[in-house]
Parts: sequence; C-alpha cells; structure tokens
Amino acid sequence: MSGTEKQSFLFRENYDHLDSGIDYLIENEIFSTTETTKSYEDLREAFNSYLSLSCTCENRVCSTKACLHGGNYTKSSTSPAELVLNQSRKNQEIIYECSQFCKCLENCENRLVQFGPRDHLEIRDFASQKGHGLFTKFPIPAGAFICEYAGELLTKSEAIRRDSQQNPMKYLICLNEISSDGGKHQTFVDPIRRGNIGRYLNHSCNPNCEILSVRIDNIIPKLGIFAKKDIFPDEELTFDYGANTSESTFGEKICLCGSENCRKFLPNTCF
Ligand SMILES: C[S@@+](CC[C@H](N)C(=O)[O-])C[C@H]1O[C@@H](n2cnc3c(N)ncnc32)[C@H](O)[C@@H]1O
Repeated sequence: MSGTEKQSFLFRENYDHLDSGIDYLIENEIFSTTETTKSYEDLREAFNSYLSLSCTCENRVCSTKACLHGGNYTKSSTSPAELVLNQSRKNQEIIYECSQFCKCLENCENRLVQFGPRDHLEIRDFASQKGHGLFTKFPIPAGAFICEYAGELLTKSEAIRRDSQQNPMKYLICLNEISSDGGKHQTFVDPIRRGNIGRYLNHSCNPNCEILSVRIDNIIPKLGIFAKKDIFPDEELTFDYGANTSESTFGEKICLCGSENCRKFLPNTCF
C-alpha cells in the first residue's frame, strides 16, 4: 500500500486510505471544536506539554532496568535486526521510551514506536459486514511493533457524544490506565474521519495483537499495537476491543472473528 508521503519529526510514512474522504494522520491530534470547555483546555494543555523525564545513560543501550525508562525492548531471537517487547520489562502495561531529553543516543534500544509503523502492511476488503481489515505481507515476530492507533484525541464528553451516534462502523477507543494509587486515567482516540493505518485493525476474541500505552515526550499516551505472537504472511492483524477493561459489556453487533472462543458480539467502548 503506498500513497502520498507524509512526514513527522522522526519518520516518513507511505500508507494511505482507500477512501479519499478520510484524512491520513500519522500521529494523534486534538479534535477541533468551537466550544472551549475546561476539559478541552486541559486536553490541549496536556497535548502541548513535555514529559521531560530523562535518562542519563551515556551509551546507546538503554535496554536494561538500570535505564530510567529502559528494559522495554530487546532484540528478537528470531529476527535479530528487530526490537520486540521485553517480556520481563518493569511495567507490563505502560512503556516510556527515551526522548530528545535523554542523554542516550538517538538509536538507543528504548526507542521504537517513535519511528513509526512497520512496512509491508496492507488494507484488504472482506466484502462483508466486517468491511476492511489490516494484513501483513511479511512474517512478524512476537512482541514486534505494528503501528500506532492514531486519530483525533477527544475529551470524555465528546467521546460519549460520538459513541452515541449511529455509525455503521465505530472507531473510537478508550484506553484505561490505572495508576499505582488506584486513579483511572483515560485517553480517547477516534480515527473515524482522521486517522492512520491502525484504524483498519478488526476485533478478534483470539487476537494476534494487543494495545499498550506508550509515552515518549508527552503525558498523553500513544496507543501502540504490538504482536502478541509470531504472525505469518497474509494473516489478518487483530486485537481484542474489550481487552483494556475489567468490565467488558457487549453490543448488538455480531462478531465475525471466527475464533473458537468467539464471544458472539463485539465489545462496547467502555468509559
Ligand atoms: C476500528 S474499525 C475496523 C476497520 C473496519 N473494518 C473498516 O472497514 O474500516 C471497527 C469496525 O469494524 C467492524 N468490525 C471489526 N471487527 C469485527 C468483527 N470481529 N466482526 C464484525 N465486524 C467487525 C465493526 O463494524 C466495527 O465497528
């Protein structure tokens, strides 16, 4: 899949949408509105602020727990040129990558998501109610980064408003993070009109990918999609839409994932 080349500070991207009515975003952006509420101002402020916590590693490793952020990634045993999730990392759910504020080099082993999606992904049409899906043309090792789930960042009230709209397909994701003191932090991302290649991942009750929170230099997490297992060429990439919550509820839309443990209906967005 190749399209117009788009560029962020750190990477170029050649993916594009098949539907020209959808804008391609390579990273999250704040939704625009004329109504400025306190929660909208808070979201803007968070989006524009920097997380300047820096590591002091003087080499390019940053792959051990000695690094303030590090130990998240390690070289894949099957594909040594690739960094994959380190299964013994400090925090299983939240990843902090090194950033421009760190003392380490730009090619340290704790930077992955910031360089953008992997190559050789392809959008394919199911010609069914499932619509399109995302496939890989090449093998992907377990733990590898696929792409970000990027779109418009919403306030909670805007997310609830959009969730109540009748759309044939829903793209809104609510990422729930629980802090060590039990507080809940929520991030709402909606790529329905503006988003990246991540918006094409369908749900499966037996998925081969998962979403993890990844922070680079901003308090608002990126939704990083990683392989949960080794994935073969021509496999569809999927994640469990209900995995990020302990209180999954299900809607009325029939799940067509086809897995043996299918729960029959798609999970609702859980606020
Ligand atoms: C994030 S979008 C995924 C991409 C979408 N299939 C497309 O064509 O753009 C989520 C929507 O895809 C459809 N979908 C995803 N997984 C599905 C599944 N397992 N069974 C049926 N429909 C699914 C549902 O309509 C859902 O609201």
